[in-house]
Amino acid sequence: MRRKLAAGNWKMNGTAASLSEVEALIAAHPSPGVEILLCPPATLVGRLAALKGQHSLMVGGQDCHAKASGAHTGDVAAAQLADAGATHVIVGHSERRADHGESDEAVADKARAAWSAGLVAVICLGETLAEREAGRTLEVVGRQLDASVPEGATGLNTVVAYEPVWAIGTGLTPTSEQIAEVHDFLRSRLSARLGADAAHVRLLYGGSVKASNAAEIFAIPEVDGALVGGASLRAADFSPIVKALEQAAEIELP
Ligand SMILES: O=C[C@H](O)COP(=O)(O)O
Repeated sequence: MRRKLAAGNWKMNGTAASLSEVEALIAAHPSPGVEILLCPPATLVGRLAALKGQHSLMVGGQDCHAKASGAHTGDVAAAQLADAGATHVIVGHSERRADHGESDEAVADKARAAWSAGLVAVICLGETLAEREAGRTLEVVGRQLDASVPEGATGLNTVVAYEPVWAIGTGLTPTSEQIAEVHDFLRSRLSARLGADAAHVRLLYGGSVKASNAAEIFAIPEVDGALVGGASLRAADFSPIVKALEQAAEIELP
């Protein structure tokens, strides 16, 4: 069975003062029934890792360079994130694909770099509104999956996050049927490529997940959790999402 994962992406938000939200989250979930991952800005990775101590909460970066080290001003290497206490790194988020022109191939290189440093790569993909309205959603996410997820992906080194670009930070979400269609498609496509390993790769949904819609989204069979942006910044918003995922996990238990 795939363990459920509640992941938070703080994006370019948060300072040391925000660590009180992590303390509150830990206090609300001393022994969580699902995995919790927080991806703060790189400036806070080390401090968050130190703060969490022995708690099961995991810490991740939001991006890494494809190279292990070198003259790349402003970038961060996967090994540096690992050194700071990260276990995961998001790669291929649509904001990086748009803001930094990252191609599927560049994302795959970053995923390989993450693996080399011992990190789990959280590989993001998703269609734009224009692509959905043109009926190209499955074509687009299929291409992104094939080209962004390298050979060698397993449930231990890779998480895939389906994030429709038009749902990110907009308050809009696809219908449950639309999410199910894409997740079922991604699972089949992964199986065709990876064989048995595909069954262990977790598929997260991301895009305007909040307390009010989390339970409905987590009831979709191939949804193994969420990658949450805005609602992960405050414990009061993120904790109910974690609780909804814990309830979904309990329902799935045999
Ligand atoms: O990585 C997170 C996603 O971009 C979702 O962001 P959001 O929950 O603010 O819509």
